[in-house]
Amino acid sequence: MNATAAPEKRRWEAPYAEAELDAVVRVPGSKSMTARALVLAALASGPSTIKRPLIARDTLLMVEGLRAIGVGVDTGDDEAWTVTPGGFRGGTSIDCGLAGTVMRFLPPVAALADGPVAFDGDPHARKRPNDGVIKALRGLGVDIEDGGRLALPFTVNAAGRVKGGELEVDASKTSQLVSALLMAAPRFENGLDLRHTGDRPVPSRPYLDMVVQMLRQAGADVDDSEPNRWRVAPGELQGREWTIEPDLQNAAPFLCAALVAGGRVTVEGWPTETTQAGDAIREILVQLGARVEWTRGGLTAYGTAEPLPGELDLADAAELTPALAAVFGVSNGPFTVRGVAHIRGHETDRVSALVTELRKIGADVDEYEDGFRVGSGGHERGTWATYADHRMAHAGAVAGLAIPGLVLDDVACVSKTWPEFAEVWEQAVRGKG
Ligand SMILES: O=C(O)C1=C[C@@H](OP(=O)(O)O)[C@@H](O)[C@H](O)C1
Ligand SMILES: C=C(OP(=O)(O)O)C(=O)O
Repeated sequence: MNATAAPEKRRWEAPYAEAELDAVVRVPGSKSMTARALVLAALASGPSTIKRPLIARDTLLMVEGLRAIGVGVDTGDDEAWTVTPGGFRGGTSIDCGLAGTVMRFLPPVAALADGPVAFDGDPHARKRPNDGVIKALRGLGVDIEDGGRLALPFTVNAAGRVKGGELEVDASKTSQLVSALLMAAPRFENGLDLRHTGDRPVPSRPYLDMVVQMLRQAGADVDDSEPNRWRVAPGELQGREWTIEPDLQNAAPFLCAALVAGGRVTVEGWPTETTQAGDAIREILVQLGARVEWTRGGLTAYGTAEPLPGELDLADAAELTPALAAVFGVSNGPFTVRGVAHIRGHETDRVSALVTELRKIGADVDEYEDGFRVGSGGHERGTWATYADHRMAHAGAVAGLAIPGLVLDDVACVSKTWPEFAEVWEQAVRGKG
């Protein structure tokens, strides 16, 4: 099987939790840290090593994209990838799959190449917002052919250099726009003085802390002392050794499982300090009535009889929405989620998809532009659609803990960030985890 191709669909019956859980789970590396480490390594002046990288469709697409423009990436050792930067080559094309990180992070890098670089992706990737990246690069003087679409497919007609300087963007649809520009900025002739001037705030803000921290670790001079403004000085990035933390977004459905099925779930190696947005799940679980404890092996969540009703603003940790929505969809409620308008532009329109699937299992749900309210949950058996979205599959798995015989129309989409998700989930639920 080609790990960067869109996966063949696979139906899957989510395991029902016959008993309380008692599972210990090891999750693979963070998608976001792996993607940033690869990009920063490619932009650096010397070689880098990436320890415990995430090996999944999104990060392998990033590897292929970098290779296409002439970066050496050795993925022979699953525990440590090595990246050997080189002069970026044009006259090539890059497949973004459905990866937001690839379609946003690589165009500013490709703008430094010596010729055109064409970008395209999965059918739904063409619908994901990418006007921000195209307009920003144009604002920096880069020629882009997009047929007027302001979305994939487009070609970056790179001329080997980007002037940089002052730039205003509207990053309210995706924080990845800011991350993308900041990473390439040290290589712009005048660096970058970037302002977000959109009416709505930048979502998913912890990812900006992550990119600033990683840029500084690579030797960049970044000033983020003013809200909505980032200044990056021109200069060399250093090659270094990156160690990737476990992916806390992918860990979250497992901790949520303890809320639905009761018992306890431990995620190994949970970092005590992190910039990962998924770390927010610890406090959310407590707000919902679960007990969360640090243990020698990691972080353990203990279930509760019924999650406590309440309202959550998930603007900064919006990828937690699907798994939490599934918890709410099989619980008494009421629960409200706000602040997640931007997830309508994720792998699918997640607000609409979640409302549709929760109604199918019999939950009483109201949809808002920026979220939804689950008045009361339901337990009707049927087919849970996943919309080629890994986190919709995670959500279906969570709901299936409480609904015997719930079938996901496709679980293969988990390959985006964790190809082995279904097997690890089955082990956790059936007691071998
Ligand atoms: O920078 C990153 O690595 C990410 C930023 C977030 O994007 P949005 O700001 O579009 O939500 C997040 O949802 C995505 O999965 C990963
Ligand atoms: C929104 C997500 O991904 P992407 O990086 O493709 O935007 C996600 O993983 O939930």
